[in-house]
Amino acid sequence: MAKKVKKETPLMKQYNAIKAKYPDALLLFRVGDFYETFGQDAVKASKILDIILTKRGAGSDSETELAGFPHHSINTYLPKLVKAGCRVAICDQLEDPKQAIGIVKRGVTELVTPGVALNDDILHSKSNNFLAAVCFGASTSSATNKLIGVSFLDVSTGEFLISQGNAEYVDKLLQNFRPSEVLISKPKRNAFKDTFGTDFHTFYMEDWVFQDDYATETLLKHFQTKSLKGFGIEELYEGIVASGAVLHYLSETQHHRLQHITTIQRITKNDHVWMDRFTIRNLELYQSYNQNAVTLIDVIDRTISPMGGRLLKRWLALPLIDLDKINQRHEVVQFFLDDAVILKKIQNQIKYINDIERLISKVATVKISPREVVQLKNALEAIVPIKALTQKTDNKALQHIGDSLELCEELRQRIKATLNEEAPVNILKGDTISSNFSSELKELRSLSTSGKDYLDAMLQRESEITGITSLKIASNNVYGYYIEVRHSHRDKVPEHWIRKQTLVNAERYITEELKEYETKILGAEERILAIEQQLFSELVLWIGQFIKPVQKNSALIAQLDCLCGFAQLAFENRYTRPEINETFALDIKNGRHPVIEKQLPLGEPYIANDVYLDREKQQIIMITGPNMSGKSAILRQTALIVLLAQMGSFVPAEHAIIGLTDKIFTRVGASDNISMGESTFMVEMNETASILNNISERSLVLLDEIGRGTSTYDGISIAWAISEYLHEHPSKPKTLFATHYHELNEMTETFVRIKNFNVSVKELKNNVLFLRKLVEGGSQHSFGIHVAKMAGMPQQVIHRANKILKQLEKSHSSEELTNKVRTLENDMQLSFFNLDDPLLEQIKEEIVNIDIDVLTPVEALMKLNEIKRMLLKKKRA
Ligand SMILES: Nc1ncnc2c1ncn2[C@@H]1O[C@H](COP(=O)(O)OP(=O)(O)OP(=O)(O)O)[C@@H](O)[C@H]1O
Repeated sequence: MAKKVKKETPLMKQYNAIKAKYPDALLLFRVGDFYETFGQDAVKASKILDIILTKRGAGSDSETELAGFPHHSINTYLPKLVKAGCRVAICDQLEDPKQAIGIVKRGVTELVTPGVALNDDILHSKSNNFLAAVCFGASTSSATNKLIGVSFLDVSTGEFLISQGNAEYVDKLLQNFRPSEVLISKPKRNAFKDTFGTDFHTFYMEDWVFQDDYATETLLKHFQTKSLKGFGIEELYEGIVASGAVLHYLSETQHHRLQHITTIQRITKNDHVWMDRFTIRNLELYQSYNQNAVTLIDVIDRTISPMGGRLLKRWLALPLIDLDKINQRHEVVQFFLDDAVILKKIQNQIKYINDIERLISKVATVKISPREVVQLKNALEAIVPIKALTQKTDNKALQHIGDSLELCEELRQRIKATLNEEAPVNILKGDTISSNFSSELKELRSLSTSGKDYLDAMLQRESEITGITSLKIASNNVYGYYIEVRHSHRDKVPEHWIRKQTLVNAERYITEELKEYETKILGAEERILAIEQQLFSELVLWIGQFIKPVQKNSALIAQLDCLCGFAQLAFENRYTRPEINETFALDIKNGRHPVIEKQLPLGEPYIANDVYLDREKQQIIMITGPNMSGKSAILRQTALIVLLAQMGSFVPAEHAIIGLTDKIFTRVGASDNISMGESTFMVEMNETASILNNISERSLVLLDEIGRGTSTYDGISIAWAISEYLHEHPSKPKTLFATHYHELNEMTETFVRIKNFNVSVKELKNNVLFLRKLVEGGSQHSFGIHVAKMAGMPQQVIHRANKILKQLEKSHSSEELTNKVRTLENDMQLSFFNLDDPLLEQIKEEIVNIDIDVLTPVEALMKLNEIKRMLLKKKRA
């Protein structure tokens, strides 16, 4: 049977043609007063928006699903669609339907995607909304060492960033900047997934967009420069390709007004403390494992302005390693702590400075409302006293901020002169432009307000002429202005009045005079609106020339806000000024965990602890202690104190002297980690391996229960081997190693810079009291059973476990274990000298063939394990 050809209505034909251009977007199709969605888009939209799904042309050949909402609700529904991860193409009517011949012309006016959003309901005030692009470069020395370019752009603020590096570095940046959308060239789809995982919202573009000459051209055209030298990025080939792709995507999504993207900033790898993705997550800087738990940023954010909030996140992502810059921030914080009055005065002004960075971007994109322009002016006015206050101080950094702040006098004056202070959000509401600004406007307005007097006079006159006392003049949408006469006076109505409507009790008439009056008033109102719109758009266009100075002010206020916030944080929580120097030692006296100390039940004090590490005497600390005793807290607080100090904040400690730290690594043993599908142990080993390959003299390494993802002896061996490696490594990185394997305490006998500490507990009869104090010395045995008891495990289980533990301890004393390790060493040493046995020949072969230069630590461990197994097999045989 021949297939029926579906008959398309002209509207659906138009719809299908537009939809075909945006196949991967949800198309909002404007029909009259509604935005409609059709077919699969309608099914999706109805689910996300919880709106009714109906059928169009039910029963006919062209039956299709339909769901829509009134056009004025776009700001309610659009954010929901975008937050649900949709790309939304907004298709509007491009001509006045009344004047259209045939079907109304329609076209997509904006493509809103998660990474390209300007709508306040989609954006978070204290977070950036980044669009990113990643470009995989040609391979350099090895496959794992490929250069990858990355670029981030927040179209709502105009910030545009560029960088490039190896996969690990780009991964760290992606973790820090957490883009809402990542652009990748189609052929690199799998490469991206394999390298960076599947957590990102990705969009795949044609490969030709990712070509360096096209990208360079796009950037040069945007910035209207001859080269990229001025930005200091010209040699970042992969980065440039990524940045070009980002700009290309903006034009593809119909974002053409981009003059607020005034520069591109390079993120330089060596200017900031390095933290990889595991560290960022383990330290719970922005996100915690438990969705609702408090994070570091929650605790330390005392900023007032949205720009300040966003900058604080940036500072946390990129702590400094430049001593002078760090000290400068500390100086300012100290200054504010010493002078609470000036701190309050400045903060009081910052309260009036709203999001000038996003406001000025809205000027560029012509999306700013009259009320927002007034807000911009008020914000700039608050900057005037801040400039004066900071310039007057004797603090150099503050003076510099004060000197750099732009007064924008002309801009403020012009806005003040043009707009009414109470200007509305929507210009159509009227009363936007000040009457003093335009004499025409003033006249027209007085005409429309004098109208009431005119009508009153007319009413009085007509009452007198007709002798009707209850006359009323009013207006409605149908008949315009009319005179209303109650039926009782009907006979007194003059001949020349024209009857328009009869009600139950009254009749409504119009007169020549009323009609004339109406035309005049309506004409005036229309004209007022037209003048207001024209003057307002002229104003917005004119403000465009102030984008750079306002952006500069925004950046300076953000800095000031962060520094004031640090002072307040320090004041509220007794943080002290850390001393940062060029040594390699870390000396923290009575340090606290900034987040946990805020979370403890009322009245329960946080027990502060000392931590000392250096590269000479105390490079590695083995911290033993039962579960829940506070080992992880000590590890994390040490890292957080260093981080806070180097981002410019004071720290939760009585005293801290910190040798500049350039890298912080933390690793948590498998059972603390969220399983990633892969063998968790393998994951743990891979993660640890990447530390061992990257350590430097200034690194701080925190290992939490590494090795517990496997059987006890494997775990101990691996923990032992890793510690040994760190100890023997020429960089001698400062390390804290938390473990419940008390067997590792034996290491101090062999390795001079390893020291044993434990988190003290008081053993009561059948219980443990956590003292949470870090004290010198190792632990004798594990305490897991006590914790099980506290957790409410049944008596029999506890009893039985105690018995088993005693037996095990008898049969595997730690001395025995150490002996075992030593015997193994001796065995191996012996065997290297007596290579006459065929097995040993084989082992010799294995070892000789190992290429130490390319061997990763994990591979080394595995090789060792293989050899050990061969030997044990032989022994058993
Ligand atoms: N110094 C401290 N003062 C007060 N309470 C603390 C302190 N350290 C830790 N705690 C409390 O003890 C809890 C457990 O601490 P933590 O997770 O550091 O223990 P742990 O020894 O690492 O345990 P596990 O081995 O199970 O990971 C914390 O959540 C906190 O509530």
